[in-house]
Amino acid sequence: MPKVILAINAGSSSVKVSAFSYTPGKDDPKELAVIQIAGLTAPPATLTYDRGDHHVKNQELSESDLGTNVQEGAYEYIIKTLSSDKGLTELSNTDDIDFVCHRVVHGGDYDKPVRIDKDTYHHLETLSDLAPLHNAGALEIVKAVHAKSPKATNIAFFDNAFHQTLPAAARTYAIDQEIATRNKLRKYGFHGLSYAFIARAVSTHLSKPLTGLNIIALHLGSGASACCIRAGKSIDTSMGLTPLDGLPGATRSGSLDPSLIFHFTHEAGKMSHGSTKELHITTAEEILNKKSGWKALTGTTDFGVISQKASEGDEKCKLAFDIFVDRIVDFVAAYYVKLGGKVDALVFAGGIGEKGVQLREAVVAKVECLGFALDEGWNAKPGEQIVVEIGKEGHNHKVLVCRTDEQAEMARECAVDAEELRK
Ligand SMILES: Nc1ncnc2c1ncn2[C@@H]1O[C@H](COP(=O)(O)OP(=O)(O)O)[C@@H](O)[C@H]1O
Ligand SMILES: CC(=O)OP(=O)(O)O
Ligand SMILES: [Mg+2]
Repeated sequence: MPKVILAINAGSSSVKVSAFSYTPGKDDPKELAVIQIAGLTAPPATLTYDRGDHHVKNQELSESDLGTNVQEGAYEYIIKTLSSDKGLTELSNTDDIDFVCHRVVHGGDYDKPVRIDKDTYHHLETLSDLAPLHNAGALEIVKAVHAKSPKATNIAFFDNAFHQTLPAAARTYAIDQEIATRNKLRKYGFHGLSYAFIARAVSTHLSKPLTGLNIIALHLGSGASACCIRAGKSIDTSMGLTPLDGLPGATRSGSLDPSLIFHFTHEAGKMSHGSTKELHITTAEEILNKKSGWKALTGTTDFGVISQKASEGDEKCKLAFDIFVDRIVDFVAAYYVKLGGKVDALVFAGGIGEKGVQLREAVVAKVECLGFALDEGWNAKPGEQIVVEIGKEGHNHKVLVCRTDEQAEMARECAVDAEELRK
């Protein structure tokens, strides 16, 4: 009998849920439906739903549809839509759900997925402050699932697990090592479910074993990061102790001189008004995570709008666009050197990586000296497949777009280890 896996991805600006059917011991889970509510930081939020030949695209939702805790509200709205869809009989009784996979951004020292019981739940709660835009929302969703589908087994999949292979030099900060060890202050890195999916998909596309695959992967969404993958494993990534480090994002500053915040405000160390019982954040963290990035520079968090306005000459948007290109290129160059120039492909993924035609064009133009070049036609209209070539033929290194799928990655890992995870 096929069983149902629900995979939930609570991002900083979206909640994405995919439903799969799987037969234990058989092939990869089969996708039944994908639903997402996007634009949580740029209202109105929109609903997109695909199930077979039934499609809803960017249907606007009102604020009252989602309530005050938007990630949990989005999940409730999604589950209501799925369970009332007459064409999705597999989900008409939520008791039929076997596994629910949850993307949990910060998993601390966890290096593989775990079943969520009381102890793991409380441990994950203690990590919420290290992923202020993510963990608390994901845990609210775990609670909601537990209340609605008490028979389902909840599994947490961690965004930092893929980066457990970071060498010490990349992982370690140059600070007092006693304190670093005691307080677990190191680079964790995130977007790992996406990078695991990308590495596997590109290895299949290039017919090259994962163990021989060297790529520079860019996951560019509301949160953005770069990853240097050697022989299929992460050897460096741009996010750090928290998802704030590295590239700027929708509301995040990305890397800056750590002293800056003390010149920005005298309140840096005080608890922010945005702190709650579940989430303790300082004013500094509030400013750098929630009040910076594209929002601070341009007033919008939508990089599609920023790219369009930049091309029409809007100065603020042009500056935001140029900053992003500048920071991305820094990582591509650094990772190119870390791979000793032996690079199979530069891969664009995430909402901006997959849809941002101008952004890809601007980034690749700046790294042309390293042997990357775009085919303008393919870049403007990449095909529908999971991995698409957009590089110019005859150049040293490939340029690819990968339609990454964190939910599919969780469902696949879940099906492979189902019996182990159920214990
Ligand atoms: N046409 C487009 N060009 C560039 N960026 C786009 C376009 N359409 C959507 N985006 C961006 O994709 C981002 C969402 O990416 P996604 O990876 O889905 O986010 P999340 O971090 O919530 O998972 C949004 O910030 C939006 O600005
Ligand atoms: C880790 C992270 O920033 O995730 P997202 O881009 O989904 O917000
Ligand atoms: Mg995301």
